[in-house]
Amino acid sequence: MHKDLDTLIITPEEMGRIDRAAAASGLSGYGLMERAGQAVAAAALRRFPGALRFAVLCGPGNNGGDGYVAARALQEAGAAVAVHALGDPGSLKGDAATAFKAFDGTVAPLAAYGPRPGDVVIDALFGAGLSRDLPEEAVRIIEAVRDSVLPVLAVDLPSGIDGRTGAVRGDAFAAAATVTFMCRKPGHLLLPGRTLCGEVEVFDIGIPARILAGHAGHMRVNTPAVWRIALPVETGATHKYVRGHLAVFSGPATATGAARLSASAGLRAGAGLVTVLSPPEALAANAAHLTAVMLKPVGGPDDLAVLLDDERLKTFVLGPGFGDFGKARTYVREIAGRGRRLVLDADGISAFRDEPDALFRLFAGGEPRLVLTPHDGEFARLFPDLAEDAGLSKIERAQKAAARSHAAVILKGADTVIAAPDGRALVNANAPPWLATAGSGDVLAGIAGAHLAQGMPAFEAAASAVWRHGEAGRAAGEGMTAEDLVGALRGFDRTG
Ligand SMILES: NC(=O)C1=CN([C@@H]2O[C@H](COP(=O)(O)OP(=O)(O)OC[C@H]3O[C@@H](n4cnc5c(N)ncnc54)[C@H](OP(=O)(O)O)[C@@H]3O)[C@@H](O)[C@H]2O)[C@@H](O)CC1
Ligand SMILES: Nc1ncnc2c1ncn2[C@@H]1O[C@H](COP(=O)(O)OP(=O)(O)O)[C@@H](O)[C@H]1O
Ligand SMILES: [K+]
Repeated sequence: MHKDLDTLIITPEEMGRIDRAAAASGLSGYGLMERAGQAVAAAALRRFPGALRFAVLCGPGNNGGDGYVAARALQEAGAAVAVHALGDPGSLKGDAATAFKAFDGTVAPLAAYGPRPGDVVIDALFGAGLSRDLPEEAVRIIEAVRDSVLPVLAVDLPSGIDGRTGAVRGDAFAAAATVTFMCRKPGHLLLPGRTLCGEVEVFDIGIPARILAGHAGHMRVNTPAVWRIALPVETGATHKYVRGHLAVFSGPATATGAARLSASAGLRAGAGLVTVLSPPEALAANAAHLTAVMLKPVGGPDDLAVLLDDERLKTFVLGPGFGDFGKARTYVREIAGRGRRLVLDADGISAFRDEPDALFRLFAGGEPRLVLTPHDGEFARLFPDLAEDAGLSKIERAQKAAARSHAAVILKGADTVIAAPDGRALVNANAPPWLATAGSGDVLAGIAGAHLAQGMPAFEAAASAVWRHGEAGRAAGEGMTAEDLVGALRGFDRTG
C-alpha cells in the first residue's frame, strides 16, 4: 500500500468522483471490481479456513457486483457457496451485471437465506452507495444472522453503515472483518461504524495514487506522518525558555487537582517551564503538591495583566477545574487581547455558552492561536446548531466548528476528531477505551499546551497531543489513572 494512502480518508462521494476519473483515464471499471471481489474471496479463505459454507449476500449495486466476483472465486477455490440476491439480479447494470453473468451457479432470493451453523456470511448488500435506511428484507436477514451468531465478512462496509458518517441506517451487520478498497472511509473510523466494521483490511485494487490524491479532501487518520514535520526542533542549544513557558490556571482551593494534572502533563510533554497560576486562597493546596512545576498567585485581572508583561509567557491552559465562569471570560479576553496562545478546556469552554461568538471574535484572524478541547456536551454549548444537526458527521461538525471559531478543535470521544479552520481534519484511532477516566481530559489539555508553548502550529499541536495521549494510554494499560497517564508520556519518535 502506498504510504500516503494509508492515512487518507475518502468520503463515498469523493470515491464516486475517483471512480469516474479512473474510468476516464482508461482504467477498466470491471477490472477494479474483479480485483475487489478476488480480494474479498482471499480474505474469506484466509480468515475462515474452517467455514462449511460461504453465504454471499448480494445487493442491487456494485457492492453486489463485488459479491458475485467473490462467490465465483470462492467456488473456483473449491468452497461451498450459497448466493442470495436482494432484488432481481437480472436488472443489475454495468459492471455488476457483468459480474453476475460471470458467476456460474444458482442465485436464490435474499429472503430464502436460512443461516446454518458453519456458515460465514459475506455481506455484499450495500457499500458506499447506501443512500437511505435499509429495506425491511435486509433488516430481517441481519437480525437472523445476529441471532445465529454467524461471523460476517463485510465488503467495503457492513451494510447499514453510512460511509460518510458512520451512523447506522435502520440496522447494520456487525462484521468480524471488513475488506475495503484503496482508502478507509469515515464510516470505518467514526462510531458506531468503527465497532461494527471489526478489523478493517484496506486492499489496493489499482487506482493510481495520483487520481486518488487529485479528488481527495483533507481528511486523514491521525498519525505522526501527518504532523511530524511540525515537531519542535531539538537542537544542542535548547534551553528551557526555548522549549516554552506554559501557564495553567488553577481553580479554587477545593478544585486544584485538575490544573495540576494539566501542568504536570505539560512539563512531561516538553514545555521548558510550567507555572500554575493560582487564586491566592488555593496557594497552600497547590504548594503542597507541586515540585518541578512552579506556582504564582493570580487573584484577578490586574495580577494577570502584570504577568503578561513578561513576553516569554506566551501560552496558557484555562478550564480544568476552573469553576468561575465570569473570571474565565475576563482572563480569556486579556489573554486574547495580548496576542497569547490558549488551550480552552472544560469550564473555560462552558463559560462562553451564552456568548460563543464573543469568544470567536477574540481569536479571529491571523495564525490560529486557540485550541478548543470539547467533549460532546461542551461542544453543544459553543456550537448548539452543529451539535443538533443530525445530518452532519462528526468530522463535518468539527470542521465547521473550527472554521467558525478560527481554532483548532479537538472534538473528544472514543473517535476524537481534530479539525483546523482551513478544513483539514484528522480522526484519531489509537486511543484505548480506558482513557475514559477522570482527569484524562485535563492531561490532554496540558499536552496540547506544551506543544503550543514549543511553537507548534495550533492544529499540529492539537493533533500530536491527541496521538501522544492515546499512546500514553496504551503504555499505561487498562486500569490506569490520569496520574499514570502523565507518567507514561513518552518523547516523539522523530524517524519515519
Ligand atoms: N472505486 C471503488 O472503490 C470501487 C468500488 N466497488 C464497489 O462498489 C460499491 C459502490 O457501488 P454503488 O455505488 O453501486 O453502491 P452500492 O453500495 O452497491 O449500493 C447502490 C445500490 O443500492 C441501492 N440502494 C441504496 N440504498 C438503498 C436502500 N437503503 N434500500 C434499497 N436500495 C438501496 C441504490 O439504488 P438507488 O439509490 O439508486 O435507488 C443502488 O442500486 C462499493 O461499496 C464497492 O463495494 C468495486 O466494485 C470496485 C471499485
Ligand atoms: N471510549 C473511549 N475510548 C478512547 N478514548 C476515550 C474514550 N472515552 C473518552 N476518551 C478520551 O478520554 C478523554 C476524556 O476527557 P474528558 O471527557 O474531558 O474527561 P475528564 O473531564 O474526566 O478528563 C478524552 O481525551 C477522550 O477523547
Ligand atoms: K457490504
